[in-house]
Order: sequence, then C-alpha cells, then structure tokens
Amino acid sequence: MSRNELPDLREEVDEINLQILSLLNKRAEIVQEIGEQKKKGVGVNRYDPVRERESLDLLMKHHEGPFEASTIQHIFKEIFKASLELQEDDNRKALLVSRKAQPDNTLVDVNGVKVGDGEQRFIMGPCAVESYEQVKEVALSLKDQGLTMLRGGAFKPRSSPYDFQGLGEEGLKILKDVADETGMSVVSEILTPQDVEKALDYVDVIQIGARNMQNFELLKAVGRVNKPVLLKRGLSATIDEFINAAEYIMSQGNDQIMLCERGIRTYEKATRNTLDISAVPILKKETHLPVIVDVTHSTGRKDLLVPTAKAALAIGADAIMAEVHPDPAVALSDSAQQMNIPESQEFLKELNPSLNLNLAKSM
Ligand SMILES: C=C(O[C@@H]1C=C(C(=O)O)C=C[C@H]1O)C(=O)O
Repeated sequence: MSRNELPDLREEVDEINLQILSLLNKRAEIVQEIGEQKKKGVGVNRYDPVRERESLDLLMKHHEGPFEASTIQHIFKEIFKASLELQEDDNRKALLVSRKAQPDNTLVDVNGVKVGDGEQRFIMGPCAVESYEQVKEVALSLKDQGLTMLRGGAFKPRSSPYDFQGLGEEGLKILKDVADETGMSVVSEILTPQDVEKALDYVDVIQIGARNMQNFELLKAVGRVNKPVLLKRGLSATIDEFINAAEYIMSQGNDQIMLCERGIRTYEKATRNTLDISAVPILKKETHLPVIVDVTHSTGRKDLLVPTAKAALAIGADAIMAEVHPDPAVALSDSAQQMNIPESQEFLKELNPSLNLNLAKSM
C-alpha cells in the first residue's frame, strides 16, 4: 500500500458511512410510518418475527460476502431491534404521564404541601388502623417531628383471608378525626371503585395498593375524582406496567398522582421484597410525577430502614413512606417491620436533621 492510499480509502469509507447513515434514517422514517399503521390496527403486534424472518431470508438470498452470513444476520437483527424500539418510543411519547408530554415536574398538592417541589418529605403512620388511641398517639408524635402526612390502613388486603382485614369505614372515621385534631393529612388505601366516593369525605390522598396496581376499574374510578392518588408498584410489575397504570388514572383527568416504589418480588430472601432503587431515577426521568419509596414494605426489616431511606433520598425520591406503631409487638399486621415511636424519632433525626433544626428554631 502506498502512503497516500490509506487516506483515500478512509475517505471512501467515510463516504459509505454517510450513505449507510442516510439509508438507516430513511429506513427509520418508514418504520415509524409502519408503527403508526400498526397503532390503528386492532390486535396488530409491533414485533413481527415472521416478517423479520422473511427479511433475513431475502437478504441471505442476495448475500455474497465477504462478510459471514451470520455477521450480516446479526447486524440486521440489531437494526430490527432498534426499529422496534423506535416504534415503542413513538408510542410512549403519547403517554400523558411521560416527561415527553410534560417536561416540568407535577406538584401534588396535599392540603398545601406540594409533593414534588424538591423538598424531601415523610409519610408515616401505622400499617393498619386498630383504634383511635393507637392512631392518635402515633399522629401526635409525628406531628411533633414536623410531619404533615399520616398513613394508616382501614381496608387491608392481606395475603391470607383469615388475617385482620382492617376496620373499614370505621377506620377511615378514626383517621379523619385524628387528622382534624392534629391538622395532618390522611393517606389511606381504597380497595374498590364503590368505596372511592365514600373515601372522599375521609382521606386527603387515596392510596392504591400494590395488589391493585392493575385493577383497571379502580384506577379509572380514582382518575375521575378530584383527589391526590398514591399509586404503589405491583408486586411483580415492570416499570413499564407501573407507568401504564398511572396513565390509566391520568387518562381520566386526575393528574395528581404520586408513584410509590415498594419493592418487587425476586428470588432474594434476605429482605421481604427487593427494593428496586434504580426505579426511582428511571421513573423521575420517564414521568413528571413525584416518586416515593416505601422502605417498610420493600425491606420488611427495621435494621434496613435508615440506609434504604438514605439511598432513596440520595437517588432522588421526593418522599419516604415508613410504618410506625405504638406497640409493634401486638400490631394486628406487619408487627416485625413497624418502628415503635422512639425508633421513628431516631429514624427521622438521622434522615432529616433540618426537620429537627426547624422545630428547634420554632420552639
Ligand atoms: C417495521 C416493522 O416492525 C418491526 C421491525 C421490523 C424491521 O425493522 O424490519 C420488522 C418487523 C417488526 O418486528 C414491520 O412490521 O414491518
């Protein structure tokens, strides 16, 4: 090879690269059009392996080398894969909950507290409402720590039908009484579309539990009311399914939605569920909704509450959810994982020194 042959050859390669680039983008535009056509057809799948096989066969019929046939197949399979992703991205663009649809953060207004405004917050309270005294004791302590949002379960969807199922409407009344007396806001789970209207009188935030994340009628029902919703991720739900569940709510008009990562089911037994910490920045990136991390249900371990909450706040969570009970040993649900009141005070002190500082200043 003479000395100036190499630059000439590279110039030729550059030229071909540009042609390939232009052809790839031309192809991508056609693929997008195909994607639009598919969206209109009922029951038409984006992924079409039969079509991909036919395309590969056609290519192989014309392929002469010098590349190995398998190399060409590999390159084209990558192109098909990228094309499918492009069609999926175009579809996602349409989601109301997506950042593409709304670049600015949604602020969820819970009685004047704007979740999602960059301030880190805590939603705490007992797993289940058991009595007025129990809820009041926890609420007073949390209020003392500067918290404004109180959680408590009145309807408890338990794994076993023989376990405590909650006090129902009586539990909602207790929460409402305590909220009125302490000035706190109530976050409580609702299980059926029929109970949504009733709940409006009692709760400030309707929680949709993990087991109901794909209860689409319930999602649509809470989408039609004017009340913030805290949507928990399903036990085995992918992030995509979680985002689509939120879309069910927003598609009905209610944009006041908070997403809550609460751990997913994996093979790992060291924790009750596996906290999918990377879901937090992914959800913040893909959607404009506030993201909460429930450290109690994800870990099921009191010794992990502080480190996981620190990690969640560091990675961008807007709020932490955790459970507190005056006497966890006798709690009717989740007794091993709830903090007692002194533990909850320690927890908050470690995570939010500024909260205590503010309190000290105001005293
Ligand atoms: C473009 C299409 O969608 C997908 C992408 C393909 C491609 O890039 O060639 C082929 C089949 C589908 O999996 C199509 O169906 O034609």
